[in-house]
Amino acid sequence: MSRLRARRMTTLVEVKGLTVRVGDRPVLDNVNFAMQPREIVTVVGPNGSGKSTFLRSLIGAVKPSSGKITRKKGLRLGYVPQGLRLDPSLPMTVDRFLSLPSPVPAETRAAALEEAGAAGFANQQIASLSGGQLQRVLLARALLNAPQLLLLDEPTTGLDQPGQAAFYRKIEEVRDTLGCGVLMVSHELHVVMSASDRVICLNGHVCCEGHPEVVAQAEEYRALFGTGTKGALALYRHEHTHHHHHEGPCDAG
Ligand SMILES: Nc1ncnc2c1ncn2[C@@H]1O[C@H](COP(=O)(O)OP(=O)(O)OP(=O)(O)O)[C@@H](O)[C@H]1O
Repeated sequence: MSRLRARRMTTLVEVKGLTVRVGDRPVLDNVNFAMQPREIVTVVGPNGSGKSTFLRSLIGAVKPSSGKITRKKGLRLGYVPQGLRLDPSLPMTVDRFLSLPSPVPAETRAAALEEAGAAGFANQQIASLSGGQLQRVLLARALLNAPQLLLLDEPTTGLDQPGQAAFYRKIEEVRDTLGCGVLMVSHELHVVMSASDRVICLNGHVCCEGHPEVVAQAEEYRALFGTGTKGALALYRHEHTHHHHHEGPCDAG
């Protein structure tokens, strides 16, 4: 078997020429992408640049207007949506939450909580959890079916920097243990960079992508350290000086 063929068979998901229109407006325009097992890929981009739409396309919740998404046969997906809000007045333990909408065996729930670093929260009320604890529980929920591809949409929103760093370390651990691919959206590039194998900058189309170490050579990347969100914005800017109406190929990067 050729090496090329072997690689194709292991690819988790392949996206070719993905275009998603809302009305007449292309939210995603001719996006090409592929993910291999065990890769950690981070998607960055300004607000409204199509990051959530991209993840939702991959799980099949958004239909492509054109282009093709090919998932590995039988691919198991885990998905943590952006800003999931749970009714705080609803009494529900973490353990119960993991069994909705369909029952999940107790050992599977316990293993997922353990994996996500949330083993101690099983009997706590969902409403009583801190932001960081809730994110761990949402991660546990996404791990229930032992996913081969884990998709996380801004999983550390609202966490402080140590909380974010701890969460990303946990994600790396999960990747190492489960051997899954991880695709996440983040604004916290300075924290995520070290955990990512590849960074993709999206603004309707793919502006640039590459190994974080390569990106790290850029002056713009060095500006990220210790500069918080301003640094992340600096990275966007170095590639976003070109015109953005999503038409034609992007020649930056
Ligand atoms: N179902 C929809 N109906 C109308 N507009 C939509 C829909 N889904 C996405 N959009 C629009 O598509 C654009 C991209 O949205 P998306 O949520 O994918 O961006 P994003 O990069 O994830 O943004 P953010 O960083 O703010 O989370 C936005 O302008 C949004 O309003």
